[in-house]
Amino acid sequence: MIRAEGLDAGYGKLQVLFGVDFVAEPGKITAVVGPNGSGKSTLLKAIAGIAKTFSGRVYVGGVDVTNMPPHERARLGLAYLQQVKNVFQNLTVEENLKMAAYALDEGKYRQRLEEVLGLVPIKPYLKRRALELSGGWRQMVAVAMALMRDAKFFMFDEPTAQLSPKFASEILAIVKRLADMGYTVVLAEQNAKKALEISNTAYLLVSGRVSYSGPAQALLENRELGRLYLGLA
Ligand SMILES: Nc1ncnc2c1ncn2[C@@H]1O[C@H](COP(=O)(O)OP(=O)(O)OP(=O)(O)O)[C@@H](O)[C@H]1O
Repeated sequence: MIRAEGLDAGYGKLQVLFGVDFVAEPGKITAVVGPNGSGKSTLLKAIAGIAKTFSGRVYVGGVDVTNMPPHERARLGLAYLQQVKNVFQNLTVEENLKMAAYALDEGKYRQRLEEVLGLVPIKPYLKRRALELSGGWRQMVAVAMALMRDAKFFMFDEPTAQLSPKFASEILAIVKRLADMGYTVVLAEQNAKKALEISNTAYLLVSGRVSYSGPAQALLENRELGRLYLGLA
């Protein structure tokens, strides 16, 4: 589970989030939606330790991580996946996966690799350099890397932005599979409809404050909030 309580967060002196209470449960997809600049990425970044927390607390798997640097949060199994800078561009896909699993011995690495390749269809690309891949495939490699290092809490920051509809569906299918496997999944998306359709729970952020939290389906059916903030007819 990921939990934030009374989170005030931002960058430098700029406060972006105001008193955000947030819970993402294992085995579920929790959507974070809202207009441009409402603080969706900042919420994920504050949980990951990349944005600054002014006050409030953040817990990952029951551990208070509020004062932990990002790499220690990652060691607890937290993965923050964004589309830029998500892989080592000059390495092959396989080298990327090896880097992610550096702590495993050869036998365990092979075993984990087979499991991960069963989940993320990147086997044909193992020998290719990451920079030769399209954004969608790189996103898949980033997911595979998180799985290689045994992540259990996945936060996706606009995973389908700039992807073709076909690729977007494939990425969202993997997002769904991770939740079905019992992992905690947070999905921040500009495309609210797509995100809400596959999510269990939803948070609507408006100007850095939670304007709705509850079942994703109910937000999808809320005509007023949908029209005002999500571009839904
Ligand atoms: N690194 C940063 N330094 C300073 N301000 C930032 C930084 N990143 C984001 N901001 C500001 O924080 C506010 C919220 O941005 P954020 O990226 O969290 O919104 P968002 O809801 O994810 O929007 P979008 O859908 O456009 O990505 C914006 O006003 C933005 O300009």
